Amino acid sequence: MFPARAHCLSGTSTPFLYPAFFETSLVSIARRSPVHKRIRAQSRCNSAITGETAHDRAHSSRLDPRADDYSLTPFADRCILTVEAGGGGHGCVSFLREKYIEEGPANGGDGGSGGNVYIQAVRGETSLHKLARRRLIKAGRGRNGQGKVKGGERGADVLITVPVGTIVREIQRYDPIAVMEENHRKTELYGQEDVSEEGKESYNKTRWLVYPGMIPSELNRMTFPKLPPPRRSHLTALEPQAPMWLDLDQHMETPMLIAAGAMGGLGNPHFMTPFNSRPKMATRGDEGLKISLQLELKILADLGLVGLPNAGKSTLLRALSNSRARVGNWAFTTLQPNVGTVVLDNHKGRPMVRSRRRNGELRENFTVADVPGLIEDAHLDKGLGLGFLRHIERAAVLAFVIDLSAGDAVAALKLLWREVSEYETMRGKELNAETERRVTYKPANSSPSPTHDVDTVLTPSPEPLPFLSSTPISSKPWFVVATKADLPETQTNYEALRQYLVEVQKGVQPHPSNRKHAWRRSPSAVPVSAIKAEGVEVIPQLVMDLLEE
Ligand SMILES: Nc1nc2c(ncn2[C@@H]2O[C@H](COP(=O)(O)OP(=O)(O)OP(=O)(O)O)[C@@H](O)[C@H]2O)c(=O)[nH]1
Ligand SMILES: [Mg+2]
Repeated sequence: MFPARAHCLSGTSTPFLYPAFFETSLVSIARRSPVHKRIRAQSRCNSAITGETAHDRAHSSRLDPRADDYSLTPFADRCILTVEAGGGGHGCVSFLREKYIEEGPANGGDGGSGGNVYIQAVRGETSLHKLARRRLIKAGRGRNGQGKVKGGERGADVLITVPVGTIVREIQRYDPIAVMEENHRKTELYGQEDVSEEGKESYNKTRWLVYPGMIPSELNRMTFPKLPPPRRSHLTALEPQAPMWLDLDQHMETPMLIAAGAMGGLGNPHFMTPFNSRPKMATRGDEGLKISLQLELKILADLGLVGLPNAGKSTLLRALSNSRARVGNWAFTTLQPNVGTVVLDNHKGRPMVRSRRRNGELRENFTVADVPGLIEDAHLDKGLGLGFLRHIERAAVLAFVIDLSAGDAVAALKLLWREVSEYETMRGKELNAETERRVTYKPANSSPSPTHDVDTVLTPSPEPLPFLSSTPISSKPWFVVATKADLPETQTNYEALRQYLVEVQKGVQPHPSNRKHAWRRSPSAVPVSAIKAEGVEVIPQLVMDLLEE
């Protein structure tokens, strides 16, 4: 993947990063070309900004990589999606044509039913970015019926795969069959509106399909039978109840149906009567059900790394997992969350750490989310803002990453907790407002009552629903990763931090969040040097223990 490019104008703080392979491929081209000279100048400029020297470049490693040695994985934890079940194929108007049979009977086939939309939560997926890009997911339309009583083929089904821990909420729905049922019911109650003066039912263009060679005068004279009642696929019974609210918190072996395809139209043999053996009409296929959904990841990762900018969170993620998160000696190197997976297996036939999930499954790995750094007043949307505090809220266990070489570690921990705690207060207020709103929230229902008006169209960009509520951050288990312990004079700072945590545990000191029911059972501090991968090996066991709390 290409690193982000930004032009390096004198005085700008954004580094210009050149793709490494681009540089090497240019070696074979004329080295003295003006283009090449410009590239070298830009590369020098880049190194000057990042403070990188030729020596650094020669000695870069996986944990202390060059500024341009990283991979950016696209990520989204929320998306709005419209799913559309496939429409039905049209019925066919056709007649038997054979030698010596002048006017053969009707033999048009029925239209095929539309494709279904399924959803499945699978392990291994960590982000919703692929769905966020698609916006509309549509199942295939059924094929039209054909002559010789050939039914149309079914439309293709679609399967939406989402990460385990996704919540699916319905924002809006348009159910064309509900509209038709409503109209049909009115007709049954008050009689047909479209009946002409002579008592004939008139031609409803949206429902009927007529013989292609028919001239308008013939169409005017034609008598249409009573429209058949709207039909729903038998699969509709498997759809979740509307409005949909699915909590997909387990790996699913089989997909779940969320929108069944519409029924195909009826071929002309259905309209044969003793008086009309050659009906020249068939019905059109039904429109598919449309639903606007909001997908949101409830739990982003098992462990969330919280820290000030440049504390060493991304380096720690690299040391713990195979991640290639971007590392740089400047604030806000990380601009979007990176989720890494820590494999709890040393490939020697025995897991390094034994732990079971709540459902009894043996844990083979756990996920770590490295989010952009927090700064003072982050809860007021300063720095990279609230979006990342939201990610912290979604982790099961928190690791506060504190740079031992950057001044008082206890003060840094208190600052981080203050931001997190302010955010928690703000979320509490937001959730109260949401509860009030939910009482008045009335999404369109798939089975409307006679007095209930059915929405006939979906808004192109519906209002997103409020974020999901989650466990209060201060009640989550946490620990501190005291990093950069390899640097000189960090010993005393670590000792003070350790002492402080012992006092917090004993209740001598208040919890850094100043909240009453905050978690304080066993907050510990792990000294590590992420850059040398020293001390990090104890973290998986610690996380496993805290996950079981
Ligand atoms: N000496 C030493 N340096 C480290 C250690 N961990 C990280 N660093 C350096 O600290 C700098 C910042 O590291 P990052 O991992 O990018 O920090 P970050 O917390 O992800 O920064 P942001 O993404 O900007 O919030 C880099 O130059 C790292 O090489 C460590 O254990 N020891
Ligand atoms: Mg980072």
